[in-house]
Amino acid sequence: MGEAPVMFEEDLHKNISNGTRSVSMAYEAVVAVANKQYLVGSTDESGSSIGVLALDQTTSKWITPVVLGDKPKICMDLSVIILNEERILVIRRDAASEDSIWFLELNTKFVRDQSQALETEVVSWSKGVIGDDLKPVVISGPSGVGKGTLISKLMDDFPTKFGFSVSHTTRAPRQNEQNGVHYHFSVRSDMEKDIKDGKFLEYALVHDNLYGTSVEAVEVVADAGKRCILDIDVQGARQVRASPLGAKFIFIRPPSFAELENRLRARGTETEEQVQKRLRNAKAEIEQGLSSGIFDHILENDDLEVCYRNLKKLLGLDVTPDVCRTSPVTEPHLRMNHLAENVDGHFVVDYKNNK
Ligand SMILES: Nc1nc2c(ncn2[C@@H]2O[C@H](COP(=O)(O)OP(=O)(O)O)[C@@H](O)[C@H]2O)c(=O)[nH]1
Ligand SMILES: Nc1ncnc2c1ncn2[C@@H]1O[C@H](COP(=O)(O)OP(=O)(O)O)[C@@H](O)[C@H]1O
Repeated sequence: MGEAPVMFEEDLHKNISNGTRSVSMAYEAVVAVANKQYLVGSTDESGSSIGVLALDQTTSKWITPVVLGDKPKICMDLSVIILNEERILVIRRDAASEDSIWFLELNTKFVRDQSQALETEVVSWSKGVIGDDLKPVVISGPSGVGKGTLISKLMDDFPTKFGFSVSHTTRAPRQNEQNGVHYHFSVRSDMEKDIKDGKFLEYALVHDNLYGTSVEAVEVVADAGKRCILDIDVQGARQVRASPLGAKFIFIRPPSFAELENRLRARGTETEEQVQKRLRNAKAEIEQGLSSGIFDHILENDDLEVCYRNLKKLLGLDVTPDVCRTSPVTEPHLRMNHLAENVDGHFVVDYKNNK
Protein backbone atom coordinates (compact mmCIF):
# COMPACT_ATOMS: atom_id res chain seq x y z
CA MET A 1 0.00 0.00 0.00
CA GLY A 2 1.23 3.50 -0.63
CA GLU A 3 3.44 2.59 -3.58
CA ALA A 4 2.43 4.51 -6.68
CA PRO A 5 0.65 2.29 -9.21
CA VAL A 6 2.92 1.83 -12.23
CA MET A 7 0.66 3.76 -14.61
CA PHE A 8 0.66 6.70 -12.20
CA GLU A 9 4.42 6.79 -11.92
CA GLU A 10 4.74 6.86 -15.71
CA ASP A 11 2.03 9.53 -15.81
CA LEU A 12 3.78 11.50 -13.10
CA HIS A 13 7.12 11.41 -14.89
CA LYS A 14 5.33 12.28 -18.15
CA ASN A 15 3.72 15.31 -16.50
CA ILE A 16 6.98 16.32 -14.96
CA SER A 17 8.97 15.62 -18.14
CA ASN A 18 6.59 17.62 -20.35
CA GLY A 19 6.85 20.52 -17.94
CA THR A 20 3.24 20.43 -16.74
CA ARG A 21 4.71 20.99 -13.35
CA SER A 22 8.19 20.71 -11.95
CA VAL A 23 7.77 18.88 -8.67
CA SER A 24 10.68 20.35 -6.79
CA MET A 25 10.17 18.21 -3.72
CA ALA A 26 11.35 14.68 -3.18
CA TYR A 27 8.20 12.60 -2.72
CA GLU A 28 8.08 9.45 -0.70
CA ALA A 29 4.64 8.05 -1.42
CA VAL A 30 1.75 8.52 -3.79
CA VAL A 31 -1.85 7.38 -3.39
CA ALA A 32 -4.94 7.64 -5.54
CA VAL A 33 -8.08 8.77 -3.69
CA ALA A 34 -11.25 9.71 -5.56
CA ASN A 35 -10.23 11.69 -8.67
CA LYS A 36 -6.91 12.87 -7.28
CA GLN A 37 -3.43 11.49 -6.88
CA TYR A 38 -1.78 12.67 -3.64
CA LEU A 39 1.96 12.93 -3.24
CA VAL A 40 3.01 12.81 0.41
CA GLY A 41 6.54 14.06 0.52
CA SER A 42 9.58 14.27 2.67
CA THR A 43 9.38 18.05 2.92
CA ASP A 44 7.18 21.05 2.14
CA GLU A 45 8.09 24.63 1.31
CA SER A 46 8.94 25.34 4.94
CA GLY A 47 11.54 22.58 4.81
CA SER A 48 10.42 21.38 8.23
CA SER A 49 7.19 19.45 7.63
CA ILE A 50 5.99 16.66 5.39
CA GLY A 51 4.64 18.17 2.16
CA VAL A 52 1.47 17.34 0.24
CA LEU A 53 0.78 17.85 -3.46
CA ALA A 54 -2.20 16.69 -5.50
CA LEU A 55 -2.75 15.98 -9.16
CA ASP A 56 -6.37 16.50 -10.19
CA GLN A 57 -6.87 13.80 -12.78
CA THR A 58 -9.93 15.46 -14.26
CA THR A 59 -8.01 18.64 -15.12
CA SER A 60 -4.45 17.23 -15.08
CA LYS A 61 -3.63 20.25 -12.94
CA TRP A 62 -1.31 20.18 -9.94
CA ILE A 63 -2.71 21.55 -6.67
CA THR A 64 -0.78 22.75 -3.65
CA PRO A 65 -3.51 22.49 -0.99
CA VAL A 66 -3.76 24.63 2.13
CA VAL A 67 -2.49 22.28 4.83
CA LEU A 68 -4.25 22.63 8.21
CA GLY A 69 -3.52 21.09 11.57
CA ASP A 70 -0.22 20.40 13.24
CA LYS A 71 2.14 19.11 10.57
CA PRO A 72 4.37 16.10 11.10
CA LYS A 73 8.05 16.88 10.96
CA ILE A 74 9.97 15.80 7.86
CA CYS A 75 11.22 12.25 7.67
CA MET A 76 13.06 10.21 5.09
CA ASP A 77 11.06 7.02 5.42
CA LEU A 78 7.28 6.97 5.43
CA SER A 79 4.44 4.71 4.37
CA VAL A 80 0.91 5.67 3.39
CA ILE A 81 -2.20 3.54 3.79
CA ILE A 82 -5.54 4.51 2.25
CA LEU A 83 -8.20 4.13 4.97
CA ASN A 84 -11.13 5.35 2.85
CA GLU A 85 -12.09 8.15 0.50
CA GLU A 86 -11.82 10.62 3.39
CA ARG A 87 -8.48 10.00 5.00
CA ILE A 88 -5.16 8.26 4.67
CA LEU A 89 -2.82 6.99 7.36
CA VAL A 90 0.78 8.18 7.20
CA ILE A 91 3.40 6.31 9.20
CA ARG A 92 6.71 8.06 9.77
CA ARG A 93 8.81 4.92 10.03
CA ASP A 94 11.91 6.63 11.35
CA ALA A 95 10.07 8.59 14.10
CA ALA A 96 9.56 7.79 17.78
CA SER A 97 6.42 5.69 18.30
CA GLU A 98 4.43 8.47 19.97
CA ASP A 99 4.95 10.67 16.91
CA SER A 100 4.86 8.12 14.13
CA ILE A 101 1.13 7.81 13.38
CA TRP A 102 -0.60 10.65 11.50
CA PHE A 103 -3.87 10.97 9.65
CA LEU A 104 -4.16 13.12 6.55
CA GLU A 105 -7.76 14.18 6.07
CA LEU A 106 -8.49 14.56 2.36
CA ASN A 107 -12.25 14.73 2.14
CA THR A 108 -13.80 14.70 5.62
CA LYS A 109 -16.67 17.05 6.47
CA PHE A 110 -14.20 19.21 8.38
CA VAL A 111 -11.93 19.52 5.31
CA ARG A 112 -14.86 20.12 2.97
CA ASP A 113 -16.16 22.89 5.27
CA GLN A 114 -12.71 24.49 5.45
CA SER A 115 -12.30 24.25 1.66
CA GLN A 116 -15.62 26.03 1.24
CA ALA A 117 -14.73 28.71 3.81
CA LEU A 118 -11.24 29.30 2.36
CA GLU A 119 -12.39 28.83 -1.25
CA THR A 120 -9.43 26.61 -2.05
CA GLU A 121 -8.26 23.00 -1.80
CA VAL A 122 -7.60 22.00 1.82
CA VAL A 123 -6.15 18.95 3.54
CA SER A 124 -5.67 18.56 7.29
CA TRP A 125 -3.20 16.64 9.39
CA SER A 126 -4.11 15.15 12.75
CA LYS A 127 -1.83 13.22 15.02
CA GLY A 128 -2.90 9.64 15.54
CA VAL A 129 -3.46 8.94 19.21
CA ILE A 130 -2.26 5.55 20.37
CA GLY A 131 -5.04 4.07 22.50
CA ASP A 132 -7.46 6.05 24.59
CA ASP A 133 -4.90 7.43 26.99
CA LEU A 134 -4.08 10.63 25.17
CA LYS A 135 -7.43 11.15 23.47
CA PRO A 136 -8.51 14.76 24.08
CA VAL A 137 -11.54 15.28 26.32
CA VAL A 138 -14.34 17.71 25.44
CA ILE A 139 -16.40 18.84 28.45
CA SER A 140 -19.56 20.84 27.80
CA GLY A 141 -22.48 22.00 29.86
CA PRO A 142 -24.54 25.07 30.66
CA SER A 143 -22.95 28.08 32.33
CA GLY A 144 -22.72 27.51 36.09
CA VAL A 145 -23.05 23.71 36.01
CA GLY A 146 -19.57 23.12 37.39
CA LYS A 147 -17.36 22.44 34.32
CA GLY A 148 -14.58 24.74 35.50
CA THR A 149 -14.68 23.36 39.03
CA LEU A 150 -14.38 19.75 37.80
CA ILE A 151 -11.61 20.61 35.33
CA SER A 152 -9.66 22.50 37.99
CA LYS A 153 -9.83 19.45 40.27
CA LEU A 154 -8.50 17.24 37.47
CA MET A 155 -5.67 19.65 36.69
CA ASP A 156 -4.77 20.01 40.38
CA ASP A 157 -4.82 16.25 41.04
CA PHE A 158 -3.14 15.17 37.77
CA PRO A 159 -0.89 18.05 36.64
CA THR A 160 1.42 15.81 34.59
CA LYS A 161 -1.47 13.95 32.92
CA PHE A 162 -3.81 16.70 31.75
CA GLY A 163 -3.36 20.03 29.99
CA PHE A 164 -6.06 22.66 29.46
CA SER A 165 -6.80 23.97 25.98
CA VAL A 166 -6.73 27.74 26.48
CA SER A 167 -9.52 29.14 24.35
CA HIS A 168 -9.72 32.55 22.70
CA THR A 169 -12.66 34.75 23.59
CA THR A 170 -13.93 38.28 23.13
CA ARG A 171 -15.57 38.08 26.59
CA ALA A 172 -14.05 40.45 29.15
CA PRO A 173 -11.92 38.76 31.81
CA ARG A 174 -13.50 38.03 35.18
CA GLN A 175 -11.78 38.99 38.40
CA ASN A 176 -8.78 36.61 38.96
CA GLU A 177 -8.85 35.43 35.33
CA GLN A 178 -5.40 35.69 33.74
CA ASN A 179 -4.80 36.22 30.04
CA GLY A 180 -3.14 33.16 28.50
CA VAL A 181 -4.17 30.98 31.44
CA HIS A 182 -7.98 30.97 31.60
CA TYR A 183 -8.43 32.44 28.10
CA HIS A 184 -6.60 34.30 25.39
CA PHE A 185 -8.69 37.46 25.76
CA SER A 186 -8.95 38.74 22.20
CA VAL A 187 -10.19 41.50 19.93
CA ARG A 188 -13.00 40.29 17.68
CA SER A 189 -11.36 41.42 14.42
CA ASP A 190 -8.15 39.53 15.27
CA MET A 191 -10.11 36.37 16.08
CA GLU A 192 -12.18 36.66 12.90
CA LYS A 193 -8.99 37.01 10.79
CA ASP A 194 -7.41 33.96 12.41
CA ILE A 195 -10.62 32.00 11.90
CA LYS A 196 -10.59 32.92 8.20
CA ASP A 197 -6.93 31.85 8.04
CA GLY A 198 -7.92 28.37 9.26
CA LYS A 199 -6.15 28.67 12.61
CA PHE A 200 -9.16 27.54 14.62
CA LEU A 201 -10.37 23.99 15.20
CA GLU A 202 -13.78 25.33 16.19
CA TYR A 203 -15.46 28.57 17.17
CA ALA A 204 -18.91 29.77 18.15
CA LEU A 205 -20.90 32.77 19.27
CA VAL A 206 -21.85 31.99 22.88
CA HIS A 207 -23.84 34.40 25.08
CA ASP A 208 -23.08 37.13 22.47
CA ASN A 209 -19.32 36.65 22.73
CA LEU A 210 -17.00 34.85 20.29
CA TYR A 211 -15.21 31.80 21.70
CA GLY A 212 -12.84 29.49 19.84
CA THR A 213 -10.24 26.75 20.15
CA SER A 214 -7.13 27.39 18.09
CA VAL A 215 -5.31 24.42 16.57
CA GLU A 216 -2.23 25.61 18.41
CA ALA A 217 -4.02 25.54 21.80
CA VAL A 218 -4.64 21.81 21.39
CA GLU A 219 -1.26 20.99 19.90
CA VAL A 220 0.63 22.77 22.69
CA VAL A 221 -0.94 20.32 25.15
CA ALA A 222 -0.42 17.29 22.91
CA ASP A 223 3.21 18.23 22.28
CA ALA A 224 3.71 18.35 26.04
CA GLY A 225 2.60 14.70 26.05
CA LYS A 226 -0.51 15.53 28.05
CA ARG A 227 -4.18 14.72 27.55
CA CYS A 228 -5.95 17.84 26.30
CA ILE A 229 -9.11 19.05 28.02
CA LEU A 230 -11.42 21.38 26.13
CA ASP A 231 -14.14 23.30 27.97
CA ILE A 232 -16.38 24.32 25.06
CA ASP A 233 -20.06 24.79 24.34
CA VAL A 234 -22.34 22.39 22.47
CA GLN A 235 -21.84 24.21 19.15
CA GLY A 236 -18.10 23.79 19.50
CA ALA A 237 -18.45 20.17 20.55
CA ARG A 238 -20.45 19.51 17.39
CA GLN A 239 -17.64 20.99 15.28
CA VAL A 240 -14.95 19.02 17.10
CA ARG A 241 -17.01 15.85 16.64
CA ALA A 242 -16.91 16.52 12.86
CA SER A 243 -13.18 17.30 12.92
CA PRO A 244 -10.31 14.79 12.76
CA LEU A 245 -9.43 15.43 16.41
CA GLY A 246 -11.03 12.22 17.75
CA ALA A 247 -11.99 13.17 21.30
CA LYS A 248 -14.09 11.81 24.17
CA PHE A 249 -17.21 13.94 24.66
CA ILE A 250 -18.73 14.47 28.12
CA PHE A 251 -21.77 16.63 28.91
CA ILE A 252 -22.24 17.88 32.48
CA ARG A 253 -25.88 18.24 33.50
CA PRO A 254 -27.23 20.04 36.58
CA PRO A 255 -29.42 18.11 39.06
CA SER A 256 -32.13 20.67 38.38
CA PHE A 257 -32.65 23.96 36.61
CA ALA A 258 -33.26 25.70 39.94
CA GLU A 259 -29.89 24.46 41.26
CA LEU A 260 -28.17 25.67 38.08
CA GLU A 261 -29.64 29.13 38.65
CA ASN A 262 -28.57 29.08 42.31
CA ARG A 263 -24.97 28.24 41.35
CA LEU A 264 -24.79 30.83 38.60
CA ARG A 265 -26.06 33.52 40.95
CA ALA A 266 -23.90 32.38 43.86
CA ARG A 267 -20.79 32.53 41.68
CA GLY A 268 -21.46 36.22 41.32
CA THR A 269 -19.51 36.70 38.07
CA GLU A 270 -22.33 37.88 35.82
CA THR A 271 -24.69 40.85 35.84
CA GLU A 272 -28.41 40.08 36.26
CA GLU A 273 -28.87 40.60 32.51
CA GLN A 274 -26.03 38.15 31.75
CA VAL A 275 -27.44 35.64 34.26
CA GLN A 276 -30.83 35.78 32.54
CA LYS A 277 -29.21 35.36 29.11
CA ARG A 278 -27.16 32.37 30.28
CA LEU A 279 -30.18 30.74 31.86
CA ARG A 280 -32.19 31.20 28.67
CA ASN A 281 -29.36 29.61 26.68
CA ALA A 282 -28.98 26.84 29.27
CA LYS A 283 -32.35 25.31 28.41
CA ALA A 284 -31.39 24.75 24.76
CA GLU A 285 -27.85 23.66 25.70
CA ILE A 286 -29.16 21.02 28.10
CA GLU A 287 -31.64 19.66 25.57
CA GLN A 288 -28.87 19.60 22.94
CA GLY A 289 -26.50 17.96 25.40
CA LEU A 290 -28.97 15.23 26.29
CA SER A 291 -30.44 14.44 22.90
CA SER A 292 -28.05 15.53 20.14
CA GLY A 293 -25.97 12.35 20.23
CA ILE A 294 -22.77 14.45 20.23
CA PHE A 295 -21.75 13.30 23.70
CA ASP A 296 -20.40 9.87 24.65
CA HIS A 297 -21.30 10.37 28.30
CA ILE A 298 -23.66 12.53 30.36
CA LEU A 299 -22.64 13.20 33.97
CA GLU A 300 -24.93 14.79 36.55
CA ASN A 301 -23.14 17.23 38.81
CA ASP A 302 -25.26 17.01 41.94
CA ASP A 303 -22.77 16.03 44.64
CA LEU A 304 -19.44 17.43 43.45
CA GLU A 305 -17.28 14.61 44.82
CA VAL A 306 -19.51 11.90 43.34
CA CYS A 307 -19.50 13.63 39.96
CA TYR A 308 -15.73 14.11 40.12
CA ARG A 309 -15.25 10.43 40.96
CA ASN A 310 -17.44 9.46 38.00
CA LEU A 311 -15.50 11.80 35.73
CA LYS A 312 -12.21 10.23 36.80
CA LYS A 313 -13.70 6.78 36.19
CA LEU A 314 -14.70 7.81 32.65
CA LEU A 315 -11.15 9.00 32.03
CA GLY A 316 -9.69 5.68 33.15
CA LEU A 317 -8.19 7.11 36.33
CA ASP A 318 -7.87 4.68 39.22
CA VAL A 319 -10.92 5.30 41.39
CA THR A 320 -13.27 3.10 43.34
CA PRO A 321 -16.17 2.44 40.98
CA ASP A 322 -19.24 4.46 41.72
CA VAL A 323 -22.77 4.39 40.40
CA CYS A 324 -21.68 6.13 37.29
CA ARG A 325 -24.68 8.08 35.97
CA THR A 326 -23.46 8.24 32.41
CA SER A 327 -25.60 8.03 29.31
CA PRO A 328 -27.64 6.22 28.53
CA VAL A 329 -29.21 7.05 31.89
CA THR A 330 -31.74 4.34 32.65
CA GLU A 331 -33.56 5.20 35.88
CA PRO A 332 -35.78 8.20 35.09
CA HIS A 333 -35.66 9.72 38.54
CA LEU A 334 -34.43 13.30 38.49
CA ARG A 335 -35.00 15.53 41.47
CA MET A 336 -36.82 17.94 39.24
CA ASN A 337 -40.16 19.56 39.72
CA HIS A 338 -40.65 18.50 36.17
CA LEU A 339 -41.27 15.20 34.49
CA ALA A 340 -38.34 13.64 32.71
CA GLU A 341 -38.88 10.94 30.18
CA ASN A 342 -36.46 8.36 29.03
CA VAL A 343 -36.15 8.55 25.24
CA ASP A 344 -33.83 6.06 23.51
CA GLY A 345 -31.82 5.74 26.69
CA HIS A 346 -31.32 9.48 27.06
CA PHE A 347 -33.15 11.83 29.34
CA VAL A 348 -35.01 14.45 27.44
CA VAL A 349 -35.90 16.82 30.19
CA ASP A 350 -38.44 19.52 29.55
CA TYR A 351 -36.93 22.58 31.17
CA LYS A 352 -39.37 24.84 29.42
CA ASN A 353 -41.77 25.35 32.32
CA ASN A 354 -39.29 24.93 35.08
CA LYS A 355 -39.60 27.71 37.59
N1 LIG B 1 -17.32 26.77 21.23
C1 LIG B 1 -16.55 27.17 22.26
N2 LIG B 1 -17.13 27.42 23.47
C2 LIG B 1 -16.30 27.79 24.46
C3 LIG B 1 -14.91 27.94 24.32
N3 LIG B 1 -14.38 28.33 25.52
C4 LIG B 1 -15.42 28.40 26.39
N4 LIG B 1 -16.57 28.08 25.75
C5 LIG B 1 -17.94 27.98 26.28
O1 LIG B 1 -18.48 29.26 26.40
C6 LIG B 1 -19.44 29.26 27.46
C7 LIG B 1 -19.18 30.43 28.34
O2 LIG B 1 -17.92 30.25 28.94
P1 LIG B 1 -17.55 31.27 30.13
O3 LIG B 1 -17.84 32.64 29.66
O4 LIG B 1 -16.17 30.95 30.60
O5 LIG B 1 -18.65 30.97 31.22
P2 LIG B 1 -18.95 29.68 32.12
O6 LIG B 1 -19.48 28.58 31.27
O7 LIG B 1 -19.99 30.21 33.04
O8 LIG B 1 -17.67 29.31 32.78
C8 LIG B 1 -19.26 27.92 28.17
O9 LIG B 1 -20.28 27.04 27.75
C9 LIG B 1 -17.95 27.40 27.67
O10 LIG B 1 -17.92 25.96 27.61
C10 LIG B 1 -14.35 27.68 23.02
O11 LIG B 1 -13.14 27.77 22.79
N5 LIG B 1 -15.20 27.31 22.04
N1 LIG C 1 -21.70 20.00 42.68
C1 LIG C 1 -21.76 21.29 43.04
N2 LIG C 1 -22.55 21.66 44.08
C2 LIG C 1 -22.64 22.95 44.44
N3 LIG C 1 -21.95 23.98 43.85
C3 LIG C 1 -21.16 23.65 42.80
C4 LIG C 1 -21.02 22.31 42.34
N4 LIG C 1 -20.14 22.32 41.28
C5 LIG C 1 -19.77 23.62 41.10
N5 LIG C 1 -20.36 24.41 42.02
C6 LIG C 1 -20.25 25.87 42.13
O1 LIG C 1 -21.08 26.40 41.11
C7 LIG C 1 -20.49 27.59 40.54
C8 LIG C 1 -20.29 27.38 39.04
O2 LIG C 1 -19.25 26.41 38.85
P1 LIG C 1 -18.25 26.59 37.63
O3 LIG C 1 -17.25 25.52 37.73
O4 LIG C 1 -17.80 28.00 37.53
O5 LIG C 1 -19.27 26.29 36.42
P2 LIG C 1 -19.02 26.41 34.82
O6 LIG C 1 -17.55 26.39 34.60
O7 LIG C 1 -19.72 25.23 34.27
O8 LIG C 1 -19.65 27.69 34.41
C9 LIG C 1 -19.19 27.81 41.29
O9 LIG C 1 -19.40 28.78 42.30
C10 LIG C 1 -18.88 26.44 41.89
O10 LIG C 1 -18.15 26.56 43.10
